[in-house]
Amino acid sequence: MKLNSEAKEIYKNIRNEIKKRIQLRESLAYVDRFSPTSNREEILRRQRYLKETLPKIEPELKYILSKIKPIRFRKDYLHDRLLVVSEEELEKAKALGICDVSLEPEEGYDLILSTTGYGLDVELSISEIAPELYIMPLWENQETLKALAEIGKLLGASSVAEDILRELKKFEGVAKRRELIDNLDEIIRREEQRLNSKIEEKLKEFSLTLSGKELLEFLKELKEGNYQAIFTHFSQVENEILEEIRKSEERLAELLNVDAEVFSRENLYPVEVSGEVIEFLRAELEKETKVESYLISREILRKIRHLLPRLKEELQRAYELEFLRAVKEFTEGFVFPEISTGGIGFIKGRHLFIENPQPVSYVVGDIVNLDGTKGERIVILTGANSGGKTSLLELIAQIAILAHMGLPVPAEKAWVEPLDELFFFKRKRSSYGAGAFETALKSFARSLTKEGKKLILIDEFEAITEPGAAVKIIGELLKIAYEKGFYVVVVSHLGEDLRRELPFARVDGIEAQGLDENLNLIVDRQPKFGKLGKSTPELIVERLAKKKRGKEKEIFERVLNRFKGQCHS
Ligand SMILES: Nc1ncnc2c1ncn2[C@@H]1O[C@H](COP(=O)(O)OP(=O)(O)OP(=O)(O)O)[C@@H](O)[C@H]1O
Repeated sequence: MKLNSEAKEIYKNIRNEIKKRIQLRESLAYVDRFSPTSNREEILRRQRYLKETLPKIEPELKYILSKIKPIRFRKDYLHDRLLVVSEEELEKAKALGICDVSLEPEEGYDLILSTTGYGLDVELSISEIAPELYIMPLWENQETLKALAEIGKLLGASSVAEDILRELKKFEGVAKRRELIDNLDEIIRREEQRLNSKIEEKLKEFSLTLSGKELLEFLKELKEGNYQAIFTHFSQVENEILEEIRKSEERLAELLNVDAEVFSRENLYPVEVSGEVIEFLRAELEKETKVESYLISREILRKIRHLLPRLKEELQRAYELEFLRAVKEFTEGFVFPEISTGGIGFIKGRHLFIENPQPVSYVVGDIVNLDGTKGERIVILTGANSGGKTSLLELIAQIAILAHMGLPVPAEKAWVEPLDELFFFKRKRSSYGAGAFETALKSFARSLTKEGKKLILIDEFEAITEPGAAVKIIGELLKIAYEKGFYVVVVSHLGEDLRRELPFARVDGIEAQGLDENLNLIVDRQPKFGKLGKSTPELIVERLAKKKRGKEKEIFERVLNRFKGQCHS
């Protein structure tokens, strides 16, 4: 369906209402799939689809869906491995562009993979050579997998995410070790600190007690430079310290799964692990973990590779569900319009952007017969200032657009005919003068040129020209619209004159019913069909007559009496 720029604005606002409820970026694209269409079959297809899917969307889905993140499998060049292949395979292996390739094993790689028996046996495929490229994103996105599994349960459909999660458990050990490697510095420094405070304690406890005889012996040895003998006096504490060091190393060995002399025996207090030792350890651990990680990834991938296309589908489905969830949230309490012929009509329509609106029923055309209407295609909407005329035009446009999107509309019941074009001409309060008049006239005339099913909504065209000329211009243009079978609602204060000009048109009126206790206008937003709306100046005068004091009051009372006089005459 074609929309003019102001109708597009309304469409944009509707889109934003849906978009702002969508939690996942990937779901936003679905909004475009529901752009307004003139194709009856397509509208009906969308309605069927929504009628079937929206009821399945449970409120719990909102939180679960918010956990979904995209899982991206990215091709990457892995510098840690060498692929050794035969001459014939060389080109093909290089073309994979996944890691270095050679005819013979070379130094400097953590992993040597080979099709010719030089290292770990592999086939020439990315999933065999670099299974981590698949497993890592899955491992890092377990929250998403869990959410997909939960969604599957909620919708009573099995999810491959569950099988994948089960297989991924095998990766836990490797992941833990990776974490240890990342925190290696901290782990060793902590152990170092622990060890030093233990040694400090030991040293505090230690006291050297010698008997007189022993003391003489000690001095003699000192004089003779017999240091070995002296050291034996201290060897007890040294042994204890060495024992502590051994225990610390054991603890680290257990944690990191490597046997290594981490702490130096040269300097017993304070012990200190050099940066080089840590780096050496890290390199060793990394190498081992790489191999383990490769092998386990390959094993898992072999089991789950065939599930990945379905996982992708499930993820897409989740994005779609999130879109549908937003649509459901937005259209709560709405109804699917009946797609029929003969214009547009609705019962108890509610403006989308007015809080607690008074519901309004309306029809243009003969799509439904509301009391007081006779299938008129051209309607002149008259009535009280601020009565809700512009809002009613907006509501008609909102319902038309939503219906053409295939969505439910804010009404108790609605009937819509698929249209080719929707025009909405807003009143431009600030534009006066010949220029504005000419522009408005041109766009109004343009809307009447081509054939097709059209709904034309015009808000107070006469505001930019003199009333006399306006009757002639609008009158003639509406005759053309009538002849062409278009549907038109035009807001005008010239209802009386237009009614005379256009016998085929219906004149509806929104009426002010009086003043409330605070002297505010009471307006019935529901237009009276076929009845010219009473204008409100009389009520404004009454309000002023009641509000003002003294001389001013007298003046307003006199004017008001004039109105009353008119009424009686
Ligand atoms: N159905 C409704 N329920 C509640 N409030 C409404 C409804 N329709 C309109 N209003 C409110 O009434 C006020 C005037 O509405 P609107 O501008 O549509 O009137 P109007 O008749 O076009 O006025 P004007 O005579 O200035 O052109 C707005 O604040 C709007 O929010």
